[in-house]
Order: sequence, then C-alpha cells, then structure tokens
Amino acid sequence: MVERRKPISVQEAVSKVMNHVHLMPEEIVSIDDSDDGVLAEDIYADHDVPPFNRSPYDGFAIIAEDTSHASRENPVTLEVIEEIGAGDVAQNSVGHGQAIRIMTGAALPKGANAIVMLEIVHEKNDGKKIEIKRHIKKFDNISWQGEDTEKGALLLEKGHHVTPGVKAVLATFGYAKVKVYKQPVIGIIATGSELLNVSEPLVPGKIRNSNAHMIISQVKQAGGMPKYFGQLKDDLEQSFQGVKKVLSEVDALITTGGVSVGDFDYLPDIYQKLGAEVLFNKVGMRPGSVTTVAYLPDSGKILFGLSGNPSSCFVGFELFAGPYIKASQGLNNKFLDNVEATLTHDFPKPNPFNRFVRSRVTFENGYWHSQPVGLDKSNIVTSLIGANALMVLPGGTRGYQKGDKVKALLLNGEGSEQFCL
Ligand SMILES: Nc1nc2c(c(=O)[nH]1)N[C@H]1C(S)=C(S)[C@@H](COP(=O)(O)OP(=O)(O)OC[C@H]3O[C@@H](n4cnc5c(N)ncnc54)[C@H](O)[C@@H]3O)O[C@H]1N2
Ligand code: MOO
Ligand SMILES: [Mg+2]
Repeated sequence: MVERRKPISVQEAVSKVMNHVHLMPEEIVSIDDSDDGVLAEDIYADHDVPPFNRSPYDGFAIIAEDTSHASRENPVTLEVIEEIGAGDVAQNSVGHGQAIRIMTGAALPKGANAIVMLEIVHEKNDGKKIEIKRHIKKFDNISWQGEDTEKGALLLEKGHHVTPGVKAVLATFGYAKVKVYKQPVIGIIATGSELLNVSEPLVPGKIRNSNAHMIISQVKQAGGMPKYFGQLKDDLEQSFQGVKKVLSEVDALITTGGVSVGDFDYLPDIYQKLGAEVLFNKVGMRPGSVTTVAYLPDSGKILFGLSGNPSSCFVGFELFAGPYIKASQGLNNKFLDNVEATLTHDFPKPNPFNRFVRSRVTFENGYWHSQPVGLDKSNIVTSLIGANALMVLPGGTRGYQKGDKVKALLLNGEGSEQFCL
C-alpha cells in the first residue's frame, strides 16, 4: 500500500525548519575575507566622521567677513600665506586679509570660516595674492566634523550582511579584522540511476543531472559553502552508506530526488535507517509538494530532501534550505522579500495548493508587475532561466486574470526578517 502523506502548510513547514537552525560559531577574519559574510558583532562609530572640519573643494580657506564688501567693481585682495594638501595640517592660522591655499580633504585651518573654490578667485603675483569679486558667506563649503556620523552611533547590527558599502564603513573605523559567522558547509548529493554527469553524452532513458549544479549556485548565493559529493544510484544500501559517510563532513546535507512514494525513492528509508526525525514530507504547495526535511537529534544536523523535479527542487531550496543556511550564518534578513504586484497575463489554472509560479517581476512607474515565465510544471527546467521571483497564488483559489493583485517573493532582493505569504 502506498503511504498516504498528510500535507502541512508552507508557513508551518518554514517554522519547523527555523526551529532547528544550528547557529554557526563566530570567527575573526581579515576585512577582505569578510565579503558576503554576516557580522557577528555590532559596529559603533568610535570617532566622528569626518574626524575634523575639512575642505570639500580645492580652493582657499578665508575669513568670510573679509569679503563682505567685495564686488566685481571692488574686489578684495587677500595674501596667500601657506599651501596645504589633504593629510597636512596648516602651520599658520588665517588672519584678516589672509588666505591659505587648501586642497580637498585637508583640515580647515584655524581662523578660517569658509572655503572659496579655485575657479572663483583670480590669482595674482605668482599666486602670492588672490582677488575675490563676490561676498562669500560664513561657513560656506565646509565639510563639518561628524556630519557623516557622530561618535557613539550604532551603525550596523550583528546579523547584517557584509556588502561593499559595509566594508567601507568597517575600514573607516579601523576593522582590519572583523568578527563574522562561519559559513556552513552544505553537502550536496544527487540521487537517481537515470542521471548522467554534465559532460556525458545522452543515452536512451537517461538525463543529465541539472539539479546538483543549480543547488551549488543556490547554496553559494545563500552564503553557504557547497560541497558536492556526486551522484548516487537508486540502491538503498549504497545510498544509505553514501549519505551516512558524508554527514561527518558537513553542517547540513541537501539531496535531490528519491523523496516521493516511488519504488526507488529511497530517502524515506534512509532517514529511518539514520534514526533521523522527519519534520515533514508533504507540504501544501506546488511545485515542491514532496519536499522533505529531516533532523538528526544526535548531531543537530538537518537533511533537506529536495524533489528530483528541477522546478520543485528550485522552489524547495528557496523556501526552506536558503532561509536555513542564512539563519545558520546569523543573517537577520533570511527570508525572501515579499512585494505586491500586478499580474501582466492571465493565469487560468486553479490552485488547490499554494502555487509558487516562476515569474519575472519588473518595477515600473512605482508599481511591481509580475509575468509568469515558461511552463508551470514541476519537471520544467527552462522556466528557471528568466525567473527572478516566485509569484504566490494561494491555495483554494481559482485562476487569476491579468490586472489582479498578487504577492511575489523576490529571488534577488535584500531579504526580509519575517516570512510572510
Ligand atoms: N504516485 C505519486 N507519484 C508522484 C508523486 C506523488 O505524490 N504520488 N509526487 C510527484 C511529485 S509532486 C514530484 S515533484 C515527484 C518527486 O519525485 P522525487 O523527488 O521522488 O524525485 P525522483 O523520483 O528521483 O525524480 C523525479 C524527476 O526528476 C528527475 N530528476 C531527478 N534528479 C534529477 C537531477 N539531479 N537533475 C535533473 N532531473 C532530475 C527524474 O529523472 C524524474 O523525472 O514525484 C511525483 N510522483
Ligand atoms: O513536488 Mo511536485 O512539484 O508538487 O510536482
Ligand atoms: Mg520519485
């Protein structure tokens, strides 16, 4: 008798996975090894930025009041007493009738209260004097100490992703080394006697293994370190030994294929032989309804049994494995962003379960638009080319029409702290 599985909701399945997240330990890495990592410490400003008042232009530091009567007919002449570049500090202070030639980024000399740009002055006497033909306002063109950020400000919270901009901030505050979470090592195994390696020619009955390569990329995008262990044939004992052997080398394991109720779908038996607790093996969603997640109580390691069908495998990863990997690396924004979009085409299929339609969303004139891409079947691979979102059509709904409002989960967004459908 075939096993009858009871589906649980997507939300419930997500919470079960999240309840089993194993947070990775922290490590200290050099700033340039922190790219795409996740901060394991809050970052505070330990000094003002900029740390001193400075010139935002190449020009002259002056006392603004000296120009109060300056005009085209009646220019004021100032004596240039020194020149400083960025990194220098003026030896002199600016007195009335004086100016210091100053370059962008140099500290504002004492006495000066405005900067006048090079283009505005007329230089005389080999640059020893300058003429100004207009009134310069007090505090014109000064980049003030602390205008970027003030000492003591909380700039980044633990759990923030390290981006190029974050690295600029880390460097500003002297973080030659940064505390981040270790990347989880995610094992990947493809199962199925029909699978050929990507380099092998097609032979009758066989197909090339596309899922493993897709998952390697998805793991990288989620911040994990993929470790690919190759393909296993549909043989229970060999597959069991194969899975068992790699478990000690990974923080979590993803398999593809063999999770449904077929005669050669051995993952359920493998979980049993391993003593794993199955968190769920049927989810009320399409594609990916057979996505299975199991947990090893002894080691705390989680096993993602993604479906063999390429689109089901993709969706199962994005909804469950991706957020798990991000959460285990301490990332706050672990879930896919959710936006409201207008459907650009009819989608007449009814939705007995929540449907996650591979779609392309665009942002035009202030609104999101969502267009389904390719054939909406689990075994389709080419629909994954153009998909940048999963459009969510709730279970129990009839078809949708062009112009209807739908939700879409962004595949390349910044992520969200909450999972919401
Ligand atoms: N009687 C039932 N049959 C099926 C059910 C069901 O509920 N009752 N569920 C269907 C659904 S839904 C899906 S999805 C698939 C899931 O199958 P499995 O996860 O067990 O995966 P396999 O049987 O191993 O393979 C399914 C399909 O995918 C191809 N495949 C497998 N691995 C790869 C790979 N690495 N790269 C590319 N393609 C792969 C495989 O050749 C099969 O065509 O089960 C339905 N059946
Ligand atoms: O996992 Mo299946 O995708 O529901 O077609
Ligand atoms: Mg199967």
